[in-house]
Amino acid sequence: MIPVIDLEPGRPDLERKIAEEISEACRNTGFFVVRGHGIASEVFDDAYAASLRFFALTPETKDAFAMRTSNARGESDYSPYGYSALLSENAFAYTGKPGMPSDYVEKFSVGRLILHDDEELPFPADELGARLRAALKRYFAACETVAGQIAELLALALDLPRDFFATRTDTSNDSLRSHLYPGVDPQFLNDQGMGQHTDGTLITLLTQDGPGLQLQDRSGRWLDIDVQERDSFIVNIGDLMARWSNDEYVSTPHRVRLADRQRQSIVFFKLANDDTVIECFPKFAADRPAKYAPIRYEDFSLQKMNLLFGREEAR
Ligand SMILES: O=C(O)CCC(=O)C(=O)O
Ligand SMILES: [Fe+2]
Repeated sequence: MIPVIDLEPGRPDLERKIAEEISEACRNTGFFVVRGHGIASEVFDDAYAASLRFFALTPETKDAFAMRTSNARGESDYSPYGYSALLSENAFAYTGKPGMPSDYVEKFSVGRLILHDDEELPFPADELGARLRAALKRYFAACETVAGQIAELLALALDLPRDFFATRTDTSNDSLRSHLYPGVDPQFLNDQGMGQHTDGTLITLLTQDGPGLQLQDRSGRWLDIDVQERDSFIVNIGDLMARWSNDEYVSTPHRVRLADRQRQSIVFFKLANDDTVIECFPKFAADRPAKYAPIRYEDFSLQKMNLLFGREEAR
């Protein structure tokens, strides 16, 4: 079981205790469940329902909104927008393992530009498209809020200024991806939905409408993450936080297994500003040497993104 943490809104007296619980989870499993986040259930309902309506369109219709990466910030801007078909991405490649099977998942992605209604983004120009855009905008904004709360609690636990992460992530190219894993006939079951990987994020916020997500514990065993409520956030630490914490916080490998029933999940990736320097937190550098040299976030992320989108050979 991964720890369940209630954010207990309106109880500032519990803040330090909650921060410690989160920090403890980051050291142990790298995964925890967040409840009491204050996000209305309609935000989840709308995003799941609108995504499902989009995924039910014909392949030709969906391909008209094929995923592209924004180039708002030039060549290194990899934030994906739009639709990715089954088998078009490969989570193994993201971690530098070529030659592995691709992911059996459909995705619809948006980034920070979703917050601006006048941006031209790949959505259908009809009522369905407008609903999807509005729903993902609200969901994105909600995730920014919750990620901000968690980051602030982590700053407390790490003896950093409260706004440490806020000031280093306020223009980050965060990404939201709505997933549909088809149900598959068990007779033909190739059960890989998404290959094993770690996330390149600060933190990741995931919700799911059914089981499928698994994490790998330190002994190498795969454990089901059995969270029933679609509006509980499953939060995990990514590689960025692991590096920042000198590997005191773990970026835990995870994957998705397919089942005979279709599954939806929505995943929010919280990143850092391009010019943020990732340098071991003083708290974790006191009694042992820093394992990693300081690095700008932009340089840190570029290599992973090149692998994911196949723009460069795995190194
Ligand atoms: O869809 C899921 O449940 C897992 C997604 C995931 O791990 C990812 O996109 O990084
Ligand atoms: Fe992941």
